[in-house]
Amino acid sequence: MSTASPLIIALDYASLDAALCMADRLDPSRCRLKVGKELFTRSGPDILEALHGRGFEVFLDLKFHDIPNTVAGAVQAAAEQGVWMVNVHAGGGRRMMEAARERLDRHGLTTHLIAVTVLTSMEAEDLAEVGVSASPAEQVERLAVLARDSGMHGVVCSALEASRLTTLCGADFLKVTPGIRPSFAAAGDQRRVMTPLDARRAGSTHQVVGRPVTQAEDPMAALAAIEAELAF
Ligand SMILES: O=C(O)c1cc(=O)[nH]c(=O)n1[C@@H]1O[C@H](COP(=O)(O)O)[C@@H](O)[C@H]1O
Repeated sequence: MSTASPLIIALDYASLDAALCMADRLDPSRCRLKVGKELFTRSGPDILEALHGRGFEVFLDLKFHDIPNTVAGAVQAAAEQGVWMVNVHAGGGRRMMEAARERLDRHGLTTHLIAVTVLTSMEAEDLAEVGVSASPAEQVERLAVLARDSGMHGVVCSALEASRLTTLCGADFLKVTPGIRPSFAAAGDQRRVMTPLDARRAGSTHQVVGRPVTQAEDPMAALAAIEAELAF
């Protein structure tokens, strides 16, 4: 089932059963789901099959980062399992991203391929520690332009950077933004955060929300509260 909703709920769970328990409380006409490293490492492709069987479109968030041939193969494997979106790290560079896109095109696979820029948990000091003297905003811009030029359909970035990226890379370039914190939620370990409404106004095309929904007593009520915030 395809949905017009910009919301992608992060299923960050340690078991297939726990993830499906949450999926069964959500509605595939009102959100997509994201499967990340912890869940996929534990459950393998079974989780994708189970979520597809329930009608959800899935973003497989494994943030591939390796030599070009290896990443191209991994992206092909993800796409052949029918995922709606898959990601790589833009820091893997132009040749890695081009190889991944070329592999999808060669096999007629239409999965959205996006690149992670600077993680939303990182601030300037974190970048400095790994030898990047640019500010998070400058580094995101640099990696987003590289991602666009390397054939990516979009990037993962903070909503704080979305408006600048719309100017630089165009409105059609996907801006998938984690670090979304509705008015009722705590920031937790996220650093570069925004509310759903501000994120949409800034040009975010898709919003990744995890704990504010999955740890809510009533996840559908939390989802509805976010939809209500977005409606203003
Ligand atoms: O690629 C991602 O999805 C991602 C990139 C990023 O920069 N920051 C980030 O938080 N994420 C993911 O987005 C989700 C955010 O979850 P919450 O912080 O619980 O809303 C997690 O699954 C993260 O792995």
